[in-house]
Amino acid sequence: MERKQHQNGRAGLRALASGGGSMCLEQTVSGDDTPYPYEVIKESADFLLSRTKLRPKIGVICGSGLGALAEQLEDRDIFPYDTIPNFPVSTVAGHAGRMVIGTLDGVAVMCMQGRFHSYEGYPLWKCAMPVRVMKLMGVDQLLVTNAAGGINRQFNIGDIMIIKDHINMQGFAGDSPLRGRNDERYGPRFPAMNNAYDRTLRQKTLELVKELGLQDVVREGVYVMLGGPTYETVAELNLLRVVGVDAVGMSTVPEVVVARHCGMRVFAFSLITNMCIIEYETEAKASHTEVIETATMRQKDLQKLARLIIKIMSEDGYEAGDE
Ligand SMILES: O=P(O)(O)O[C@H]1O[C@H](CO)[C@@H](O)[C@H]1O
Ligand code: HPA
Repeated sequence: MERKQHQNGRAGLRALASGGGSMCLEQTVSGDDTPYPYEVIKESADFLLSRTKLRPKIGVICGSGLGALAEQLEDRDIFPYDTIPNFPVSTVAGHAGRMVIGTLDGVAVMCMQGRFHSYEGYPLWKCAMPVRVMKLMGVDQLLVTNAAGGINRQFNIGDIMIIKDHINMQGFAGDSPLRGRNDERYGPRFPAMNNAYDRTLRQKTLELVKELGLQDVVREGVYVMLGGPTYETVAELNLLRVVGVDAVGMSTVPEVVVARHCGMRVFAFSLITNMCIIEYETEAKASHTEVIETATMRQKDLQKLARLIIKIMSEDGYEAGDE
C-alpha cells in the first residue's frame, strides 16, 4: 500500500552548508570542495527517520532507467529529493529523484530512485552523500545498480554484469569522494579497496541465478567510471580494453568508495544497455535513448535479480565490521 509522498521538507542546514550560516561550522563547509560535516548528514538522516516507521538495513541505488524496482516496494514512504534537507536533486532522464522507503518481500529497504553524477555539476562527495545518510540511518548493506556500455566483446546488450572490481579513473587524477579532512566516525583515512564487492554475495548470487533462469545472461567483470557526459571515443575504448575493463559508465564508484569507507557490505551490477562502438567506419552512435530503452526492456529480470540479492543480504544479516 502506498502511504504518503512527503512534500514539506525544510532547507535545514542547507544554507549553513552552502556558506550562508553564522556559526563556526560555516568556515568548514563553505564550498563544494568540502564534504558536509557529520551534523549536516545527520540532519538528513534524522529527517527521514522521523517520517518513516521502517528501519531499513539494506540500501539500493537505482541506475538509469532502473528505478522501477522502487515501484515494487510495499507500504512505501516517498521523499522527493528536493524535500530532504541538504539533498542534491536529480537532473538526468531516467532518474526520478526520490528516496523510497518500503518493504520488499517483507524486508525493509531504502531505495534511491535516481542518483547524482559528477557531470551534473556535483563534486564526487556530493554524488555519494546519500550513502552516508543511509549509514546514519542504520543501513549496512548496499546494492548498487547502473547502466553501462559493454566493452568486453563476449557481452551482449541486455546482459547483466556482476561487478567484481572497479577502476577509479578519477582517483588516478587525484579526485575522490573522500578528498578532504577524514571523519573517523565513518572510517579510516586510508581505506582498503580490494574485495570492495563482497565475495560471498557474488558467489551466492552466481550459484542462485540458475533458479531465476538468468545463468546465460549474468556475467562478472570490471567496471570503470569516467566523468562523462560524453560517451567514449574509439581510442578511449581501445585504451580501456587494454587495461582490462569490461563495462564503462559514469557513476557507482564514488558511492562504493564511500560505502566501503564506512564499513558497508556492497554488491553491484551493471545492465549492459549498449555495446560500445569500437569501429571508426560506422554511422552508429551511443545514445541515452538506447540506454533507457534497454533498461526498460530488461526491467523484469533486473527486479528478479535485485529481489534475490536482497533476500541473500537479509538472510546473511551483516553488520559493519563483520568481515
Ligand atoms: O550510471 P547510471 O546512473 O545508471 O547512468 C548511466 O547512463 C548515463 C548515460 O547514458 C550515465 O549517467 C551513465 O552513468
Ligand atoms: N558509456 C558510458 N556510460 C554509459 C554507457 C556507455 O556506453 N552506457 C550507459 N552508460
